Amino acid sequence: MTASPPTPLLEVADLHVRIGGSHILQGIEFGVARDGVTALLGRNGVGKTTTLKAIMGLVRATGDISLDGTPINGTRTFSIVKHGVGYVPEDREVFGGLTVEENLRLAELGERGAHDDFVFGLFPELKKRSRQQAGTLSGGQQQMVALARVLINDHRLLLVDEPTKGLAPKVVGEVAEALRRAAEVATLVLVEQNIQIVRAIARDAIVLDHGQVVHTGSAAELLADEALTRRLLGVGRSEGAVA
Ligand SMILES: Nc1ncnc2c1ncn2[C@@H]1O[C@H](COP(=O)(O)OP(=O)(O)OP(=O)(O)O)[C@@H](O)[C@H]1O
Repeated sequence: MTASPPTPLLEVADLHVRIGGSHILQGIEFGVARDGVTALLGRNGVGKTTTLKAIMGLVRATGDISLDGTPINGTRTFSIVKHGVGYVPEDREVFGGLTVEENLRLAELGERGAHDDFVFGLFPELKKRSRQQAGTLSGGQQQMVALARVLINDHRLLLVDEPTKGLAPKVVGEVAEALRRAAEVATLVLVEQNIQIVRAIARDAIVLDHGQVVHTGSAAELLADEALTRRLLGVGRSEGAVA
């Protein structure tokens, strides 16, 4: 007897989002396998951020979203977080007036300090700066706080939106390494314009265009196909960022 394929951790079907008069997501459908990194790709404005927000219950959506077989669409955001979904938004949204430590403690859902070793092991810089106001950190350090705030919990699924956008090359490498290690303890859905990072850490790729899924499959196979990569993402495989 052959074993049936494992149920995806996250399943999205017939997902629609309308904002004002715009039909932004037009029947999105995909599954995310457990563990590792699934990259959510596409040119600017195709609906990647809206897809993550719909999963988090931050925009009104119709369709089916299930986590480990449990429907979550229509559920409030805090319940989705309690179901084990962590979200790192594109603009980071750290509390600038609070210290690094306070940002982490506010986000912590379980036992205080239980994940400190893991988080500070990933980001030793944050340990050194735990008493510094987060608003005075560099962009890269604020991105580390934003990632640390989800990694301080036992999330099953992490949705991370453009974590390396606007960061200096050295910090991009550090963030990429943190994402790779985070993917050892949780499943990651990563929106990322930097193709080199996708190539380095993503197993699967989902590509959107005009609010629809236009490609799913192995990230390595997609990026090895110069013509397909250029057609779907607008960049060559050796170039850096999606157009
Ligand atoms: N609140 C909103 N009101 C009106 N239009 C919106 C709103 N949010 C998103 N959109 C539009 O929906 C489309 C998809 O936006 P979204 O941010 O999801 O794209 P994206 O793929 O994440 O783009 P980017 O790579 O530029 O971040 C865009 O045309 C955007 O202008």
